[in-house]
Amino acid sequence: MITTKALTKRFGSIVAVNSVDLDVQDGDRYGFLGPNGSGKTTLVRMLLGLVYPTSGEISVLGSKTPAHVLPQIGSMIEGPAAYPHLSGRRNLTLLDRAGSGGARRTRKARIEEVLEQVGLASVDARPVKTYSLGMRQRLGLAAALLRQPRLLILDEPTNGLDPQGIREIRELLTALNESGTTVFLSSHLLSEVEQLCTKVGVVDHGKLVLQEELAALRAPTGRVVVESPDADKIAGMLNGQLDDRDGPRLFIRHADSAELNAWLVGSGVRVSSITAERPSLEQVVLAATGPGADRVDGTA
Ligand SMILES: Nc1ncnc2c1ncn2[C@@H]1O[C@H](COP(=O)(O)OP(=O)(O)OP(=O)(O)O)[C@@H](O)[C@H]1O
Repeated sequence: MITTKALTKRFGSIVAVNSVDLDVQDGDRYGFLGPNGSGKTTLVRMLLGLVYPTSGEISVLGSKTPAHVLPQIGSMIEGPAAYPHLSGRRNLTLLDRAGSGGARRTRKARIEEVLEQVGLASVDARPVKTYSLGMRQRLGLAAALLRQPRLLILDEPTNGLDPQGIREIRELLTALNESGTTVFLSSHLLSEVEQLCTKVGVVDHGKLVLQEELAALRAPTGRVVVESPDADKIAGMLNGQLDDRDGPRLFIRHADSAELNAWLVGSGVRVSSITAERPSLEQVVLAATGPGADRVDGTA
């Protein structure tokens, strides 16, 4: 779907994107994660043919020239553009007219459908200049969906939305993805990427420092976390398997939490909770980027 090879963009002495090899496969929900200023917008602009690379290669939907496949891509980049004095519907009508491939006969129905999808169905005729930032984001997303694209490229799509709005967009993007649309989005929010994406690329100072399926990144560590009022007793029962302890929480080396649970309960100790330990995306990102990566925002 999207591959880049050694993709680089310099602005004078600044290397905004530094030799990035992106690999986005058909059906992915790919989260491109990095702190502000790490080069996300510049990369998205290059994918859409809005900025020329300094060096390196891009292939989007099988084409080396993004402009050739733009009709199959829905996109939204920072601060979606709209005519401020016109209504959202009017803006979408103009956009639809400007593009190729949209049948006039079905235009009205398609516009109502995308407004519905993004939660703007009941919006009245007021001009876009009176919209909140969240409404503008939704309108930008509606515009991206107009041509039922195979690929969505979105730069910080939940910027300005409240938690409810973020959840709605997450559900919408998941539903679109499940019906066949590949989604590539940039974000500085770990929680957003963790909850939405199937694959993660982490960018730091223009460099891609990590690219992996989320399930693989969050694979079990091989430890089971047991919380018990009988932690002392359990610690005494274990034969060298206790890896760490934090009060009533025990970190036990064991491959199967269900089996361990059965053994503990069978041995007459009480278990308040038991889970296979998995690293959080935050831990994985911090390990990949080292100190200073706290600039990636861990909160929603
Ligand atoms: N047109 C430009 N001219 C000069 N420098 C630029 C230009 N565009 C971006 N940069 C610089 O390139 C670097 C990457 O910027 P970019 O906007 O791509 O990052 P970002 O990760 O999208 O950040 P944000 O989330 O804040 O938009 C920054 O240092 C920025 O100042």
